[in-house]
This record gives sequence, C-alpha cells and structure tokens, in this order.
Amino acid sequence: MIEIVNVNLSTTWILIYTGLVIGITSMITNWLRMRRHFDKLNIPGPKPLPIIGNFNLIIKHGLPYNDLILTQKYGKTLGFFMGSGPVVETTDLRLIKSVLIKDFSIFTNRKRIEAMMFEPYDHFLSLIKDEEWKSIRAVLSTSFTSGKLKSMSKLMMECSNQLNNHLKKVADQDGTFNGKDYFEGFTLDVICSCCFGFSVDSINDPNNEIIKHLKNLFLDSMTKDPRFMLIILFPKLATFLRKRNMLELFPKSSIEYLQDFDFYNNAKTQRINQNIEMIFIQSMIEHEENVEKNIIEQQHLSDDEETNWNLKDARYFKKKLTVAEIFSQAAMFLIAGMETTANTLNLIAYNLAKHQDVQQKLIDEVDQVLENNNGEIDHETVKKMSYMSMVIDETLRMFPAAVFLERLASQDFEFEGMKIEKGQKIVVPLWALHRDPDLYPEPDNFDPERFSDQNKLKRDSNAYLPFGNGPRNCLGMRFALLEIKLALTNIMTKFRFETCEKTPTMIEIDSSGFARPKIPVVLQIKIDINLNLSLLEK
Ligand code: HEM
Repeated sequence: MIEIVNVNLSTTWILIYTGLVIGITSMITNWLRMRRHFDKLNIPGPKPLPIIGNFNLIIKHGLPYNDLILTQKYGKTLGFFMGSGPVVETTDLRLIKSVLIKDFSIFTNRKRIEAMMFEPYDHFLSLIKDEEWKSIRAVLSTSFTSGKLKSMSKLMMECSNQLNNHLKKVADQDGTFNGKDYFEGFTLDVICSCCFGFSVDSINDPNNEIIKHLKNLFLDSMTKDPRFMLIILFPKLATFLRKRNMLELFPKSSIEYLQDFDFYNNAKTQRINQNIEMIFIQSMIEHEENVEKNIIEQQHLSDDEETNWNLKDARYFKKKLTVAEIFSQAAMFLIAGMETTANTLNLIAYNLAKHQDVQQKLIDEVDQVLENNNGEIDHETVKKMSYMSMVIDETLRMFPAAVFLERLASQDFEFEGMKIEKGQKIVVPLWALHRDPDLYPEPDNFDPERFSDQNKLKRDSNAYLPFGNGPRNCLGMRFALLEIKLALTNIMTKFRFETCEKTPTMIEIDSSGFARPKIPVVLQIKIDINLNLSLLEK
C-alpha cells in the first residue's frame, strides 16, 4: 500500500483500489457468513459459492429438478442460497403442516421482491402482507362463492364452445396442433369475460392490443432472462436500477396501455347496461356499495366455500379498496389464472394422448354422465365426473402448475432441533414433494388411480398441494377446476387426443417457476369416430 502511495497514483486510482479492497473484503466476509449460516442453524445443504450462492446448481439442473436432487441428497429439510439469500426448503409433511396451517400466524406472508413491483400494480394479493392481505383476501373471497361460480359456468361454456370451434378447424385440416396457443387463448378469454366482462377471441386474434400487452407482463425462465438473474443475484442493485428507470422488466407502453384501458369502469358500465355477472368486478362494486352503506356484516360465505376461517371476521370487510389495489388484483387474476390453467389443460391433453386407455375411460364417463343429464354440460354435471377429477389430480401431481410454495417467517421458530430465523424464506418444492417415491411409488408414471377415494385416504393431506394449503392457498382453485372440467368435458364429447411424431417423449419444464414445457407439446387432435350420436345433436 505504502509503495502504491509512493508512486504517486492519482486520487482516482486510490479510490478505485480502496473500492476494490472493500468490495473483495466484504464479498469474502459475506461468503464465509453464508458458509456458516445453515451449519449454525443445524440445517444440512450444499456449500454456497461467493456471490451466486447455489444458483449454479439451478443453472445446471433446472429449478424443479434441482429441488429433487437436493432433497434426495440432503433429506427432507435443507438450506441453500439463491444469490446471497438463504432459503429453507422442505418436503417434511409435519413441517409443511406447521408452516401452512398450524403456525400460519408466524408464516402469513411471502417474500416481496421489491425490484419486481411496479405502480400501480404493487398490491398483488400474493405479495401484500398481514392486515392489508387479510382485508383484500376477505373481499376477494366473495368472488368465488358457489352462486357466483354457477353463473360463471355459462360464460366459461361460451369460451369453451369457441375453443371447440377452433379445435374442429384444426381437426378438419391435418390435426397437428400446439396445445399451448389454444389453451392459453381459452383461459385468457375466460378471465376476460368472467372477471372483466369483455369478450375477446384470443385464439383468432392473437395480435389484439390488450392480449399483446397482457402477455408482456409474463417473465421468461429465470435461467434464461438476464434481468431475472440480476433480481435474484443482486436484489438491492436491481431495485436501485428499477427505481431510477434503468432496468425495465415490463414495457412501459404495456403498463400505460393497461392503466388507460380502465377495465374497471368499462366493466362497471357494462354490468349496469347488460346485467352481466362478473365475479371480480361485481365483488368490487358490491363491496364498495356495502362499505358506503356500512353493511359490513359477515359476507355470504358458507363453511364449505370458505377455507379462510380466520378471514370471516367482519372487521376485514370494512376496508374500501383503493384504485391501485383494485388494479393490482385485476392484473393478479390475469397473471395467476391464465398460464397456470392453460398449462394444466395442455398437460392433461398430453397425458391423455399418451395413455389411450385412460382417455377411453374418461370419454366413457363423460358420455355416461351427459346421457343421464340430457347432454347438458354445466357446473352440476361436471361434479359427477369422478374419473375426470382423478385425471386432473394426477396431472397436477406430475406437473404442479406453480412448482413451489413460499412463506416468510415473521419470528424465530424451532422445528425438531432446526432453527428457522425471523425473516427466513421457507419453500415447499412441489415438484420434489409430488415425486417422493414413498408417497407416490414410480412417481414418473401417469396413474390416475392414485387419486381414487380409497388411495387418497391413505395419504396425508399435505402430500398433494398443487393449490397450496391453509388460509393463503390458491384463491382461484374452485374457479380453475370448474373451468378445466367444463372445457375437458366439452372437448371429450367430440375429439380425442393422439400423439404424433412431433410429440415429446417426455416433458421437461423450464425454470420459470411454472410448469412450462421446455419444448412445444405438439399433439394430434381427431374427431372421435365413436362419437355418441345423441350427444352430437347438442
Ligand atoms: C390450475 C390452475 C391453478 C393452479 C395450479 C394454481 C396454483 C396456485 C398456488 C400453488 C398458489 C400458492 C398457494 C400457497 O402458497 O399456498 C396460488 C395462489 C394464488 N392463486 Fe392460483 N392457481 C391456479 C389458478 C388460479 C386462478 C384461475 C386464479 C384467479 C382467477 C388464481 C389466483 C390465485 C391468487 C390470487 C393467489 C394468491 C393467494 C394469496 O396470496 O392469498 N389461481 N395458486
């Protein structure tokens, strides 16, 4: 150092050297702290590298596969680093129950990634905390009552008929089709018409302005998109850059377009004009009116509809939502509801194409139930299709649409000698949980029988969590399942799926955090030659 000063370096060089020394020292100190972190807490796991932690493993294996490998190597509960952020990952059913249900008051929230938030959409239900979350969740829960879902099923069927028309055109040509485009179009149409009251035909019109801008809100795989990597590895730097408009995650033009679109007021007018049922907007309007009239007694939720027992408290209904909060929930519905449901339908089609015996059994059930119900496809008839539920459940086991659950510890917590510190992120890797051979022998095999009533009873209820569990489970679960069942029933009355030479032999998913197949799931769709003629009349 003395030598450096002696050679008379300029102030700039001194500053650069000093900065470097401070930077390297803090990096080494931080790395040593990371290496000791989980040993101190008695949690096993891989040793982290400087700066990137264990992110190299995710790049090497892919997000869900890495979870599986780590669980096999270190056991059911382990710790690793995403960049410099520690993560505890568990497939231990007792710890899962404790985090999601028993000790929910400690694990109420998820980690909010500041760099990903953008106004006015920074109040997503999935990311808001504590009291704000409770109030908004309570209000939104009124969107998904049986009564509202029943009226939604008509709109869902209209979108499903539209989907069938498109599938018919494909079948009339050579039958080869990439399910993703069709099912995403369908689920987007459903959300737009059920939640916001405007109809689009996204399959026919993929360049529709609103669709184009909505799709810009979806991020790519975390190992492919350098912006995503920046957020994970250097969250503070990413937040700093975003706040100064130096890092663009979502095109400004799309955010402005959606803001200007003002679907809330558009939908409000439509509802008044045409008396259309729209679950999301309607709940918001009803809530606004109730708060204004001071009608805040417990809403019309019966026990079977409302899993959020602790949200029934009337005080949570007192809050009037701000415009930013309403906007955020609308965007949240689109983001949470479109791709998850579309991927599930796509992967159900794949499983059916690969397992013709299962598909035939499903078609037989659909024919049978519809024959007994005058061919009517509605929310009541689909409830009677128990084999269909087994097919959906098994597909969601193999390919859970969201590949992990996440909670944040709000205080120190101890579990069987392991210490979970306040501020610690806990993850339940669904891919690894649903492929645990002790719970699901030969986990890579598609076998709907795993979900027969008898077999379900043999398993712990936390062994199968495609929609999460506890008060913060998926808000749209009943909506999504109804939508999937109506569409699948409608498809099975006319078509069957088959594989073709472009069909992947197995499905690999990317690291986006969703069950997004890495390569397109190309299938054949054929008009069923054994069609039940009485149903064809419908
Ligand atoms: C097959 C379809 C779907 C799957 C597999 C799925 C899965 C999930 C999962 C795993 C979670 C996290 C649960 C937890 O942490 O315990 C979640 C949360 C959520 N989902 Fe879904 N979802 C689906 C469809 C939908 C739809 C259609 C909507 C809305 C219309 C929706 C809205 C939400 C919301 C708002 C949350 C956050 C809940 C909160 O933090 O309170 N989801 N979903």
